[in-house]
Amino acid sequence: MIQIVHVHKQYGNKKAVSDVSLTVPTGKIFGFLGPNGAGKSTTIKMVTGILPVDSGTITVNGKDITSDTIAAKQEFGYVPDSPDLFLRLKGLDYLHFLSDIYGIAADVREARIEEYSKMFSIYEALGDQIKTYSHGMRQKLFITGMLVQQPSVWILDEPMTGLDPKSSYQLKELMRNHAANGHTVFFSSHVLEVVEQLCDEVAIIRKGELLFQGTLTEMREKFQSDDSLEHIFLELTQDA
Ligand SMILES: Nc1ncnc2c1ncn2[C@@H]1O[C@H](COP(=O)(O)OP(=O)(O)OP(=O)(O)O)[C@@H](O)[C@H]1O
Repeated sequence: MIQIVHVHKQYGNKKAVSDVSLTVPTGKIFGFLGPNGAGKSTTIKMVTGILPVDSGTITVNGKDITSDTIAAKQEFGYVPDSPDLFLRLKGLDYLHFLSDIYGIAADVREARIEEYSKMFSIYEALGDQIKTYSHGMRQKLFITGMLVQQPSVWILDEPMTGLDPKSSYQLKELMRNHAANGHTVFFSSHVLEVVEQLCDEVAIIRKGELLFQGTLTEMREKFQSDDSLEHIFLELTQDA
């Protein structure tokens, strides 16, 4: 479970996230939806401890990301929207580095690395430096890393954007299984269709403010009766 309580974030004078509170329950796939520049990545970066909150609190499985950072970080895996990190490392080195950090035993990691890198068709590229990878391959490497780590909470920022259809399908299946096994999946998207296919619950953000949190059925009902949501629905549908 992720709990975000009255969180604010500003870049200079610009408010990026304004008093956002939301709860991502265990055992669900939760979609964080909003047009470009809405504040999705900023929120996710605060949840993962990459950016400090200006005010408010965030806990992951009850561990506070600000005051109990290491314990909170043990609870989740993160796939960033721009996976342009560790570029000098070879793919395999990155996966071992991550496995070392999370204390994954040698035989377990070997088996997981093979299974998931083959599933996402990057097995053959693991001996190459990440800087030679395409955007989609980098994304698949980070997804593989999360699967090797096997954390309870998955946090993914725009995970489908660079993926080919087969990988996108595989990831969606894995997300469904993870939630069905009683874990938490939190992902952002600016594509309504992806969220509609996958999610049990959604939150919608625009201009840093949360407009809605609830089930897909509640979202559709509200779209028909709320001007601001109808407007955002149009923006999101045009993006799809
Ligand atoms: N490092 C930064 N410095 C200044 N402003 C920023 C910075 N990062 C984001 N912003 C601004 O904060 C707002 C929220 O951006 P954010 O990246 O969180 O949106 P997003 O919903 O993830 O968008 P997208 O779907 O385009 O990735 C935007 O207006 C953006 O221009």
